[in-house]
Amino acid sequence: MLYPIVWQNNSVVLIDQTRLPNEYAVIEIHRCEDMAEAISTMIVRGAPAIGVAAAYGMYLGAREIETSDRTEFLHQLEEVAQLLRSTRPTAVNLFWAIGRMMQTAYETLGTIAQIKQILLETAQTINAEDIQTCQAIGDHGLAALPKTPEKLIILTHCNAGALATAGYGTALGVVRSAWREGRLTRVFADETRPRLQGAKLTAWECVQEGIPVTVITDNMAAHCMKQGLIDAVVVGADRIAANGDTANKIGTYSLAIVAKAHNIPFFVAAPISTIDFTLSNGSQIPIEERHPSEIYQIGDTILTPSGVEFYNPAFDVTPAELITAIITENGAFAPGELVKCHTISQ
Ligand SMILES: CSC[C@@H](O)[C@@H](O)C(=O)COP(=O)(O)O
Repeated sequence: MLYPIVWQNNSVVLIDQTRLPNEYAVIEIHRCEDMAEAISTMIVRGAPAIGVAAAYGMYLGAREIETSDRTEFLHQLEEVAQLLRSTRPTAVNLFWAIGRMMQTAYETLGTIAQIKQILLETAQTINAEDIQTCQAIGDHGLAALPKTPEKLIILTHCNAGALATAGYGTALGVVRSAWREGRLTRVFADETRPRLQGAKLTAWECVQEGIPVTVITDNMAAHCMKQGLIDAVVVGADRIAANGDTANKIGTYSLAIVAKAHNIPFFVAAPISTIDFTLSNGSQIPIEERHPSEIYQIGDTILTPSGVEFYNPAFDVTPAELITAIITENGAFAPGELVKCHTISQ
């Protein structure tokens, strides 16, 4: 299996996702500042993956704190947390993982050395749990998919695969489970402008696993649905509000609208850590705006004339009513019934 984040020789080894698919390169991260940089520049990306990365970032920051005074240690650790929180605003897994690490530090009694050790173990636990969570999401998703036709064509957007998690993936976890059980014909991958995570990363992951994949540009989805080429849409999520409104990669909302227009089921696959029960609806989700060069430049080529303005929101919010079900590690839930996800295992 593909593991994009590995703890090895006292550092974090990340697959550099900015170089795929042309080059498979790994990068060693030793300091929390470098982890913050890796998250903001999207060397590591995808909601669960940046949560895991931030957890390790917390440990990397903690191990550099030199004081033996507990209050001072916690104060400096809060500064590390602030640095990591400032990297990307939308994916709540980042804040969830940092919060869990801070809570661990506050709750651990003992020497500073012992707290540091527990922080490393907690980051490793978050890493390992995410892989198991994704496998459960994949299997629950398989059960939630339409029963007919027997073999499905699934359309996905962006990359919610192993690369975007600690391994296996969320939306691509469902795809992986469906492929394993002989329920998948192929994946259609939206290229996902502006950063092309679908064309570059989802396509690469599918090729690695021998899963047949067809890349389309984002504006081809409605046409493909009208032609009867798509049986279900499965996407990931960066933050889900309590009412089921879901923030995911820009373009997800329009995909949900065209899926509804063609009566095609639209699934969101995400761990419970992506649900933000503090927000009642999606209008409260902070949407990251990224640099315009992601729109006007590909490699060294400038695409647009000078003198134009740009707007580059990285995410949009799909209203709950467009979502057939939200697939979590505890089962698939109607968006209006998310509150049951902690208690029910289906
Ligand atoms: C399992 S990843 C789910 C989402 O994080 C994914 O669909 C997505 O939108 C990723 O955005 P990115 O900007 O590439 O980090």
